[in-house]
Amino acid sequence: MTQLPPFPDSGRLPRLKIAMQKSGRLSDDTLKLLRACGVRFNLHEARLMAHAEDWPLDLLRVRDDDIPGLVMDGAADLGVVGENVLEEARLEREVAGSPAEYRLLRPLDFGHCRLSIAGRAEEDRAAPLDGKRIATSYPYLLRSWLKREGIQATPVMLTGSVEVAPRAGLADAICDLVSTGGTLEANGLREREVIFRSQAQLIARPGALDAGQQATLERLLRRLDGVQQARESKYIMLHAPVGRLEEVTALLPAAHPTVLRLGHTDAEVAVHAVSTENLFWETMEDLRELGCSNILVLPIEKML
Ligand SMILES: Nc1ncnc2c1ncn2[C@@H]1O[C@H](COP(=O)(O)OP(=O)(O)OP(=O)(O)O)[C@@H](O)[C@H]1O
Ligand SMILES: O=P(O)(O)OC[C@H]1O[C@H](OP(=O)(O)OP(=O)(O)O)[C@H](O)[C@@H]1O
Ligand SMILES: [Mg+2]
Repeated sequence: MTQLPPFPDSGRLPRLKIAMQKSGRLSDDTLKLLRACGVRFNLHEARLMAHAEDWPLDLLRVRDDDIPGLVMDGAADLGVVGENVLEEARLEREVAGSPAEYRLLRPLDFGHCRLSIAGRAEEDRAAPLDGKRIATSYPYLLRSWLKREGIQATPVMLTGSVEVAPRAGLADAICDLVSTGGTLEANGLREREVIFRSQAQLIARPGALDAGQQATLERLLRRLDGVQQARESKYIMLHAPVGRLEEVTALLPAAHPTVLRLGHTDAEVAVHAVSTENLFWETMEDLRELGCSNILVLPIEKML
């Protein structure tokens, strides 16, 4: 793999501290994203702080529950955390009168999940929740939803394995994270209501960063945007009959395709285009109908 040029003056710039989950559902995606931005870390399992190789960046590897507080208190400059954990911490800190401000920088398009109320599969999904006990690891998010909906139910706090609560007789329903729904199903539960949708976010501490840190952040954000834009885009290549060119380009989900002459014939041209969306099978079939051949849809690694 080609080595990216080092960050200029990385040894002299003030360092940015990023808090990320040490080991869990967000860890691999966070590291993968940083790596895609050209930031590399030499990680050792037991070392909880790691320095980037060519960037003035340090990683703090912590439990995800601690990330909002570290950022809101300014102990970390940036954090990668699920919105569920972030909003729970914000509500808890607001009640406690602790600092609860942060800046949302970018949604990261991983860690997608929802916080849902679920009840026993055999129970009526529309049965009122009033007077029920609801087991959860998110008491503040749950309380705020109950209040909004005017429901009088009691949150029962559990830090994990929440889905076991109804069978264990600890609660009548649960409020926990769902993604595929497999855990609910395996525990005889059925989703009733989504109360919060979440994905991982890049956040920053409140207040201005020092000028050097700000320059590092801006460079990182530019690369992040490039990585995300590239992920959503495709490079399309095909050969098209010259006489159908207008119809062909009208079918392509791209604004300005490049048209190139082919060496072996004047009857066809090569059309190349960067598309911000995928090319559907149906469109590819329509292009074939117009006489196109060699239709390729390729992933793009980086864009700037
Ligand atoms: N099933 C899921 N599918 C997708 N994303 C999820 C799922 N469950 C959780 N997440 C997201 O990943 C985050 C981390 O989940 P994980 O289960 O690793 O947390 P944890 O067990 O609390 O870890 P830690 O040890 O860091 O406290 C959650 O807060 C949520 O944003
Ligand atoms: O809808 P599903 O795809 O089944 O995912 C939902 C499960 O995922 C999370 O737990 P996780 O597996 O991360 O374990 P944890 O209890 O250690 O957080 C969450 O707490 C649910 O239990
Ligand atoms: Mg946690």
